[in-house]
Amino acid sequence: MKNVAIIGGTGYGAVELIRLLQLHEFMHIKKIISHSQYGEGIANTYPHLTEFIKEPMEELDIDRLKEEVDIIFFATPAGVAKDIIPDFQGSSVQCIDLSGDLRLTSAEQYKEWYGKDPAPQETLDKAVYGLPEVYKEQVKQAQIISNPGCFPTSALLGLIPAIEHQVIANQSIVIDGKTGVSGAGRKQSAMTHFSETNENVKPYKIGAHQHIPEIEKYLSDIAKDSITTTFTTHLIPMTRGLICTMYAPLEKNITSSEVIDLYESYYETHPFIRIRDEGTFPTTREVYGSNYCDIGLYVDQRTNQLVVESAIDNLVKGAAGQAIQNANLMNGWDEKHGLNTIPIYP
Ligand SMILES: NC(=O)C1=CN([C@@H]2O[C@H](COP(=O)(O)OP(=O)(O)OC[C@H]3O[C@@H](n4cnc5c(N)ncnc54)[C@H](OP(=O)(O)O)[C@@H]3O)[C@@H](O)[C@H]2O)C=CC1
Ligand SMILES: CC(=O)N[C@@H](CCC(=O)OP(=O)(O)O)C(=O)O
Repeated sequence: MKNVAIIGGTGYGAVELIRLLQLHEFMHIKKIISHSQYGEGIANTYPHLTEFIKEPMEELDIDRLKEEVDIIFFATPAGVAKDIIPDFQGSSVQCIDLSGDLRLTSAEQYKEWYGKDPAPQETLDKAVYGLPEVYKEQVKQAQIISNPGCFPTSALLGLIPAIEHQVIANQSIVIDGKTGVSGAGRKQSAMTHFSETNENVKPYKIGAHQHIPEIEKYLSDIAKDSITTTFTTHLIPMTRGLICTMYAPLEKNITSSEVIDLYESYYETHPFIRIRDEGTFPTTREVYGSNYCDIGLYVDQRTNQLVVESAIDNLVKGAAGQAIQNANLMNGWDEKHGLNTIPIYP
């Protein structure tokens, strides 16, 4: 049994980690760290957790964490983990960062897109990008994991097989993303205020989204070529769920059925990717509460474009579920451990 700490205790990512870790046989939640409410029980903030977590949340104490836990999940805003993880570098404690702090290996790029000072370069170099369907062997060996962003998870899983097999061109790729409001976390803001979100679809961060360099970096690594994309995001009046509709010019003469076969074979050994049959496309409801990424594919012969639909639950495959999948692999457990659940439907 491994002892786990969660930092960022009262946020949505942490609460989703708690929900999923309850089902895990090999991980025990030893500590929940809260910078705003240490000393209090988490049920004061989340009464639905009454009976599950009885111990009070604690203040961050790096020395005690080193002594008492084996795995730390950082469910903190960008700018927090980058200053703490270097203290654990080289120790036996495994660190999994749900924020964007370690996803860009270029310190300059982090500064540009996140507007903060970056982590030390040696920490950026050591962190493994935790997208297990692509980097499984590296994840198994990692001490520090940089958990992918929610949009990059959906976009990369939807595009990488086509890029790797040169089915699509490396340029003029369009990624049209839509997300529920829990993607913005628990803090209140005008952006996610009920009366501004309800019965509304709101484009945001156009041309300025912090996931642009992340998506382009990992697509470019796969293509061994510099890829740029047009990425747009929209806030949708729902709590959970994220879907990217992607359009890319075809490089090959190929049918929908052949692309589906290619994706099925690419993800054959990856239990959380489900490829839809020809003519059917995923919806966010069909992955709700689960670690699945469901992908639908269509070759538009008229316009010579590949259309990809890639749906995830932003809090599960987009955050806490993927973090647990990474922890499973880092510890030699079955990657499905604690995550083997049917989506909640309806
Ligand atoms: N929500 C989502 O769908 C996704 C989120 N992420 C990323 O995961 C991380 C957590 O997200 P989420 O839980 O939604 O965000 P929330 O805003 O809901 O929670 C973050 C928590 O971090 C703690 N925190 C806030 N400021 C600081 C600070 N300055 N220092 C230390 N702790 C702080 C707070 O908890 P406390 O006061 O208890 O310490 C806060 O509740 C973020 O980096 C986010 O970008 C990634 C993918 C998807
Ligand atoms: C609705 C909403 O605001 N969603 C967030 C999702 C952020 C996320 O996934 O986390 P990182 O910042 O850690 O990448 C956004 O689009 O910025």
